[in-house]
Amino acid sequence: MASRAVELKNVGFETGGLWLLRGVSAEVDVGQTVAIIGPSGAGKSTLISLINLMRTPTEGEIWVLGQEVRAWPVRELRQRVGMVFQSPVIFPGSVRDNVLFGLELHRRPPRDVAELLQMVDLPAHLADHAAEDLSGGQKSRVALARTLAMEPDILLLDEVTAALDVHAKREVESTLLRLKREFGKTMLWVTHDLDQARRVADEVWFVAGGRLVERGTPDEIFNEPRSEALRSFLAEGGEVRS
Ligand SMILES: Nc1ncnc2c1ncn2[C@@H]1O[C@H](COP(=O)(O)OP(=O)(O)OP(=O)(O)O)[C@@H](O)[C@H]1O
Repeated sequence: MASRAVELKNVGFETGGLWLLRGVSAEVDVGQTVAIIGPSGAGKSTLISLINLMRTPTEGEIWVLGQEVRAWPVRELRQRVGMVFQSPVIFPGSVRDNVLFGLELHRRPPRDVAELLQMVDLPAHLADHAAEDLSGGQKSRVALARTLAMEPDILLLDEVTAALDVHAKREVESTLLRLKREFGKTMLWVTHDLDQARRVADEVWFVAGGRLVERGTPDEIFNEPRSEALRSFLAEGGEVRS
């Protein structure tokens, strides 16, 4: 397998005459966790949505597992690159139905639900419960299990713990870190929670105004910010707008 999971080469995205991202170049190694931080409206979600072609880059190239995104058959790309959102998408039906939904959609054989639930630290007996009755943290895990059922190499995580209380947040976080440790998943993890970014990331990207302004280890980003933009973002506790 390529040692680079993702490589962005001068990537830009324009819509309605507006450049939401411009000149983004960076790479993510296989098994690495990158936390993406930055003001609201900076372009963080836009950036990760380009990696599985939810949006198509206007300029530049994005290489995923050794192949440019537009050269991948989209279905296959989305199997290799899973995405999980802040509000878990839960369908009416059992936890089992919800976990197996992606496999059915892709006409792939069902997998052992108990095993998938175990991967996200949920007890097997929940398989027959109505998914809509679960707690927020449990729903997040069900959505994650649905994504993991596709055996993605790369996970795009968009504010996955933002809607959770402190306890559930830490639990989902530790589940994700275990997936990284045990299965070597590569993660691009958008978060507004700077402490979380410190805890989970091998590398942190600071995005502001549609640019990748700085990248570095958590220590470099949080203790030795180089740009004025990052310094003021950190001084405001990560709450400023782009
Ligand atoms: N289809 C679109 N057309 C025009 N503007 C858009 C479109 N999609 C997003 N935007 C704008 O692009 C900017 C970047 O959005 P994006 O969601 O990527 O930011 P973000 O950094 O993830 O923000 P947040 O942290 O608030 O989720 C925002 O100002 C948003 O309003």
